[in-house]
Amino acid sequence: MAYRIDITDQIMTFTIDRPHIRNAVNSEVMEGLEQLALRANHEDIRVVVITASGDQAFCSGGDLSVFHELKTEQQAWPMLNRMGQALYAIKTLPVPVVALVNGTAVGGGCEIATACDYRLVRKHAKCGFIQGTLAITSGWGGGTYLFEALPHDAALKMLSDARAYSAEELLANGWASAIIEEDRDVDHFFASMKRVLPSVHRAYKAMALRKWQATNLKERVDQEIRQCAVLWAEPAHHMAVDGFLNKNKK
Ligand SMILES: CC[C@@H](C(=O)O)C(=O)SCCNC(=O)CCNC(=O)[C@H](O)C(C)(C)COP(=O)(O)OP(=O)(O)OC[C@H]1O[C@@H](n2cnc3c(N)ncnc32)[C@H](O)[C@@H]1OP(=O)(O)O
Repeated sequence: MAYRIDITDQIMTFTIDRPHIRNAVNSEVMEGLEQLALRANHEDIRVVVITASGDQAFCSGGDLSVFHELKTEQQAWPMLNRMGQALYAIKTLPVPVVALVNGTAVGGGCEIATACDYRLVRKHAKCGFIQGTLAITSGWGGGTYLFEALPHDAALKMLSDARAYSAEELLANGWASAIIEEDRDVDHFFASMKRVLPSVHRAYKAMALRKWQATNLKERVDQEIRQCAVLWAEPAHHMAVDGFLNKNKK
């Protein structure tokens, strides 16, 4: 199984479990995220946590060994759109969603974390929207969510830099909600919030949902997905992915 869903003390935790490939997203992980969104909408939970196995990577984005088979805009769009819809469903859950970023998060991995309400980042983790180095943009809605989460200049800079930032940089630009050095730092982050009733947390999340509805968040995500599919079909993208996949074959 490429993922796990566990519930403890009304906390629903989703764990990507492909550490050998740096927790890259394949269609099974996508199915898991769809399941997560469905269950979290209907079950009696207080919070959702998204994390991954091991301490090397949170997620290295789409599994390029699989998705590199998609060559045209028409082939790429269904994959991008499926994941984009799953992440939108997670972003708009009625409860707070936390990314526990246990290691590197790049490309689509950074998009998953950006779709969450909070990002708790392990001190050693490096995270970035490196899609520019593959001659594409973010394509799962994460770029749109970044402009919601960060001041305009910080969001545009992070997307345009196309490099992995250190945890200190991520705290400084506002992407990281907190840096986690030891497990008790997670408890510390939630200590005050735990004293507040789940109904109050849901009510605050509903305020955010009303804002996103009023500002056509869904439509903007759909446009991001379309734009990425167009760039995906360009030779520059396919050459860059060839370069990554063949890096050890020289
Ligand atoms: C598809 C949607 C799009 C989006 O909308 O955003 C994307 O997500 S595009 C994908 C963007 N991601 C990448 O380009 C990341 C590629 N990976 C890396 O840069 C590095 O692997 C890493 C994440 C920085 C980790 O580096 P390191 O710890 O040195 O590990 P390795 O590089 O040796 O990786 C181990 C192993 O895993 C394979 N791998 C890693 N990431 C992917 C991936 N995204 N897809 C497929 N395979 C991946 C890597 O090739 C190694 O394999 P082996 O050499 O066979 O051991």
